[in-house]
Amino acid sequence: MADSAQAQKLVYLVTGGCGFLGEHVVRMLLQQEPRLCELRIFDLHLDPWLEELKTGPVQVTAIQGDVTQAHEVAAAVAGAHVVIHTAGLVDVFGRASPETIHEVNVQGTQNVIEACVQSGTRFLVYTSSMEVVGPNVKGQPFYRGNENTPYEAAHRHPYPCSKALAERLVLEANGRKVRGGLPLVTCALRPTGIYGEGHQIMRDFYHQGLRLGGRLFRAIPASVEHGRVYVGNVAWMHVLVARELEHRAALMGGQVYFCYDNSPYKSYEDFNMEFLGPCGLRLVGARPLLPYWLLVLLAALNALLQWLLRPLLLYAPLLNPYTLAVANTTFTVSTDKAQRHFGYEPLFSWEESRTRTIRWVQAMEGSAQ
Ligand SMILES: NC(=O)c1ccc[n+]([C@@H]2O[C@H](COP(=O)([O-])OP(=O)(O)OC[C@H]3O[C@@H](n4cnc5c(N)ncnc54)[C@H](O)[C@@H]3O)[C@@H](O)[C@H]2O)c1
Ligand SMILES: CC(C)CCC[C@@H](C)[C@H]1CC[C@H]2[C@@H]3[C@H](O)C=C4C[C@@H](O)CC[C@]4(C)[C@H]3CC[C@]12C
Repeated sequence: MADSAQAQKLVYLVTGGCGFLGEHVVRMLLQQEPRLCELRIFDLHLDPWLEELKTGPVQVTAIQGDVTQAHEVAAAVAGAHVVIHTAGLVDVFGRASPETIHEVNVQGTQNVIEACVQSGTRFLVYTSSMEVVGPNVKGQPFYRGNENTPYEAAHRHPYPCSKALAERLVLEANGRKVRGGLPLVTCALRPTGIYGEGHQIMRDFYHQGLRLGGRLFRAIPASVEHGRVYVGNVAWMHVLVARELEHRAALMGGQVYFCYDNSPYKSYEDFNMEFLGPCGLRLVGARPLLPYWLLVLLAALNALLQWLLRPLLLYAPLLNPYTLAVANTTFTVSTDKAQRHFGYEPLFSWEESRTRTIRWVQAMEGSAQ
């Protein structure tokens, strides 16, 4: 792929390239991959910012398409050297049906794999999730674990189930012969909770805080650690993996890597306050204001209301039994596998990640500052 005749001639495809993570991967590739000659961005919805990318030296091709449509995926993959598959339905709030989540996340991934095999594309990077491992339905803590830490990965919710199935498909496809006879090389990246510019849930918490007069109310004990990773570092990891898969196929093929950086270990809410605090919000309470049993009851009530109201309207609040369980169970990673296997070091320090995220929150309309 990288011999001198082909230098500067790589074609990359990013599925979900208009999403929160996808946009950062796209921009990172344009900045950090000098061998790129064409970048294809495949997404259900194309965003206007793509236009500004079309004036640079790399050919940027925007493709409006659906990963559940095998023929659309095949057309987008044809002739690509590397596919970074980030497209997915990220829904833990009950907005989409379990069938739709499965179709997009599992069938969509199968379509990407088949398209690679049929078109002779040899390198496939899949954006998996920490949710493939946990937190599990038993709420067992995963405390600073790594890729080899034993943990009972038992899921019921459609989103983690779909990510686990899709990840398995990707890993099992490693070594399959693609058109031309060479083996497919795949690997999966498992981000923990991603934060940074463009993070919708951070936006939601910010606006909720503004509505509540600049306050948020603690719901989860400060002692519950939740793994977070900066979007720029997750994007950088994707770019590095895509680049190194060719050179280290025997080592990296079929492997999984947690995405990590130097973001501090904190509870979900305390971590959010690292950005929302400097933007004028305050987290009220050193301990949760409501007892846990009441939160469980409210979450169950929300689930019931969602079910009752479904024929009339979509009721999908942040709090439900699943999100409560995820937020209330320690899940953090501590690993150096990506450093050992492909030389990953975070591109952005914690201070830089924090500053960039704060600037983004501050730039939002209606800043409390
Ligand atoms: N956000 C997180 O904290 C997080 C953590 C771990 C893993 N992930 C994974 O990272 C990936 C990206 O997540 P995100 O947070 O950027 O979500 P996102 O919703 O912002 O981006 C997903 C993108 O996929 C596109 N997409 C959805 N259905 C599609 C379809 N049928 N065909 C084509 N494109 C489709 C969407 O339009 C969107 O642009 C997902 O695979 C997700 O599972 C996210
Ligand atoms: C109890 C409530 C007040 C707090 C609700 C917060 C809740 C919406 C948050 C907490 C943890 C978040 C998840 C976590 O960061 C990791 C992921 C993995 C990723 O693949 C998809 C998103 C997801 C599930 C986050 C969703 C929002 C959660 C549950």
